Amino acid sequence: MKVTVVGTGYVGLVSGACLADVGNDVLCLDVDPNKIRILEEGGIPIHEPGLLDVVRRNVEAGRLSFTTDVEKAARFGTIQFIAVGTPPDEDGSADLQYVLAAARNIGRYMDDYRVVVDKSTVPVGTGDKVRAAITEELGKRKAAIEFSVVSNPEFLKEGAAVDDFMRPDRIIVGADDERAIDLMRQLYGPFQRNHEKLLAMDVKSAELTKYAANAMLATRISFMNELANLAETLGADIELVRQGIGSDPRIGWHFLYAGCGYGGSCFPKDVKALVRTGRESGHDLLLLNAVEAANDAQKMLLVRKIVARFGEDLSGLHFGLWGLAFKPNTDDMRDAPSRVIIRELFERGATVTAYDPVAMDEAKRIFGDEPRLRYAQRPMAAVEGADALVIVTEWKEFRSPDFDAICQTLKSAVIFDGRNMYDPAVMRRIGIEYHGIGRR
Ligand SMILES: NC(=O)c1ccc[n+]([C@@H]2O[C@H](COP(=O)([O-])OP(=O)(O)OC[C@H]3O[C@@H](n4cnc5c(N)ncnc54)[C@H](O)[C@@H]3O)[C@@H](O)[C@H]2O)c1
Ligand SMILES: O=c1ccn([C@@H]2O[C@H](COP(=O)(O)OP(=O)(O)O[C@H]3O[C@H](CO)[C@@H](O)[C@H](O)[C@H]3O)[C@@H](O)[C@H]2O)c(=O)[nH]1
Repeated sequence: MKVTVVGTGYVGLVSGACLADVGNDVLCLDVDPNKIRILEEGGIPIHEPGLLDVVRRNVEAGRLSFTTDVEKAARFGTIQFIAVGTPPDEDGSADLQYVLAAARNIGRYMDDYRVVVDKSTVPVGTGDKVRAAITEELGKRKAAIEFSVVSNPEFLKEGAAVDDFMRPDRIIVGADDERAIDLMRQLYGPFQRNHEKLLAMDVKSAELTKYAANAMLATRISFMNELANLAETLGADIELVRQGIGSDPRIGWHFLYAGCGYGGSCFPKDVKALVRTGRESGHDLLLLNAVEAANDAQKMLLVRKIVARFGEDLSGLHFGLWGLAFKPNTDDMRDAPSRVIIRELFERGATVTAYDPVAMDEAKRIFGDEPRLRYAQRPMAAVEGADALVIVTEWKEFRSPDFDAICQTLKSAVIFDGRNMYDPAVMRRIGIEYHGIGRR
């Protein structure tokens, strides 16, 4: 099948490459000429494990190509995926300008039947807006061309995106006509060989399903974070509590890890957008308001622990920081807890040396030539001369460091661990003052 993907970010590039990998002809469009240049030169503009191989394989096979030409893109695919960003507006609602610009471009240049598939995360009712934008553009050029609008939200996780796309738990397709659903079934056939994973529903329910999933997962995390803070005060251990409740199949094991708050390009923005949608429809979503407030507070927790240990004024103190990305296996720092922690440490007079295996370039882009932030090329180099070590992202390479070397290198052997990577009893034995999240 011929497929156009509009937007070559995390979602667009992964979707385009994976769809090409099962034999489709895919053209990826982006308005950012720099991204297209990198792709045309054989690279990829993001860090995503396994993606470069899939992209190269399919470019070489002639099934995957890239363009900045909107007309060519609109005329290429029968199926047109919209996978552009939907960042939060000032009021927290999803900013639809990129989605609607993409829809207008399709309407302006399409020359035959098109299935316009919204893969971006968009508020309920966006399908109607996309339809109206395309209809308006077709009207301007007095063209009577049929098209369908489909909602097909994406559930991939950064760091595991290729695998998530190739082996989805479910494929949500919201559509109001059979022709579009049939084409989507054909397109997704290769991704559901063992059993039917495609759930067809109406457009609005599909749009809401995406927000419901992310809001539920964010709720679990904030719930565990609040319980962790309580456990710490009561002298209980949240890790044992997690094991105790996760073994109940009605609760399950996933997304029960307490930490220094959830970040990333999705949970913070999608919870906000759903709260906003609720408000606009006369429903104050009390629970989700609290989920967001609890997460904002949790991002400050490590700073509060540092202040409790070293005092409010941190001038003259220097911290080693491991992990800048919002989670391991990505270079993405959107809404990452590290950003809050670093700025709060600066605010109180401290300086920081950070190490992250892949996100340091992104940090340099965000913090510019900030003199209070230095970068280390190895984890141990970040610890040198530091008053304490702060761990923000649970990269695998931090799991088993040389604790003796850490003790000898730090000015005082203190670790603030925002991801509960180590056993407090082992830390005590080694002589490290260990501050985890909700640990005994
Ligand atoms: N990142 C994730 O893990 C993830 C997972 C599921 C869903 N989503 C949702 O998918 C959408 C895209 O997210 P992302 O992380 O891939 O975003 P991103 O910012 O990485 O990429 C978006 C791309 O769209 C391009 N773009 C913007 N306007 C365009 C236009 N009119 N025509 C062509 N290209 C255009 C941008 O230049 C950019 O390269 C968002 O709605 C997001 O909420 C993201
Ligand atoms: O038990 C947990 C699990 C996750 N997190 C944090 O939650 C955030 C989000 O993690 P994760 O969900 O793994 O990453 P994302 O790539 O943001 O993926 C989420 O957001 C995507 C965009 O909408 C969805 O497609 C995915 O299904 C959804 O998991 C990160 O900061 C994690 O550190 C925790 O604190 N505790």
